[in-house]
Amino acid sequence: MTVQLRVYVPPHPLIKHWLAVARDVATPSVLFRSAMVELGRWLTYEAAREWLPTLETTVQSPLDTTAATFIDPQVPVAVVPILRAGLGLLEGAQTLLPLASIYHLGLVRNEETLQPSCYLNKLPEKFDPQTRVLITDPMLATGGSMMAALSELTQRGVDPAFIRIVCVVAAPPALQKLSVAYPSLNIYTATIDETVNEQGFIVPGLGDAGDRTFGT
Ligand SMILES: O=P(O)(O)OC[C@H]1O[C@H](OP(=O)(O)OP(=O)(O)O)[C@H](O)[C@@H]1O
Ligand SMILES: O=c1cc[nH]c(=O)[nH]1
Ligand SMILES: [Mg+2]
Repeated sequence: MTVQLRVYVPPHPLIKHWLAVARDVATPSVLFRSAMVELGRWLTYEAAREWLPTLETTVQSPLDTTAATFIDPQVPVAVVPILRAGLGLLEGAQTLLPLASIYHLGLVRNEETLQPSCYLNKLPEKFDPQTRVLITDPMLATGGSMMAALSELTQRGVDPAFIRIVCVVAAPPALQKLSVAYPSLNIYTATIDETVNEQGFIVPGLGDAGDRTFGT
């Protein structure tokens, strides 16, 4: 069986709505931030399907004993927000994954070379190989930042098949790189846009997600 990168674009009206708000150049920072939180929430809801580990048992209802499914507390769940822009999505993701550990990773692209560099790495030395990892970063443009994040995670024992990426706008260069290097990945995005321009911005995209989230 050949494993192939899967990219999900959930056809959900709330996801479309908040994407439209985020794209609009007239949206002020306070509303842009809300859009990121909501997109983080609904895309994480979609990503959690067949990813969050469950436990089959029984419960006693007031009337009878019945089969029951719980989230398995034994399997570690981690969220890795890519700073800065991944923090808005994290806020929405956390409402659905309140028990997940949060490991911050700060990456910034050089504006000329577009190469990412790491200024904060709060990842543990080693992950349990069963750990479910959700990465939040709204923009997959050239893919350099996500490739760097995945390298840090897989070096520490994370299985790419247990990784879900939650982003907002994914572009072909990033998807191409990720599909070659990590074919078992699953990506959840609000849209796939056409191009990345010479300055490294996704077109039509939504501009600089970090600056718009934090009003800088
Ligand atoms: O796919 P790539 O070409 O690597 O670009 C995507 C990266 O660029 C943005 O971060 P940026 O470096 O602007 O940092 P910020 O979130 O602090 O604004 C974005 O949040 C991604 O992390
Ligand atoms: O369009 C883009 C590309 C990378 N990072 C952003 O914030 N926006
Ligand atoms: Mg930025």
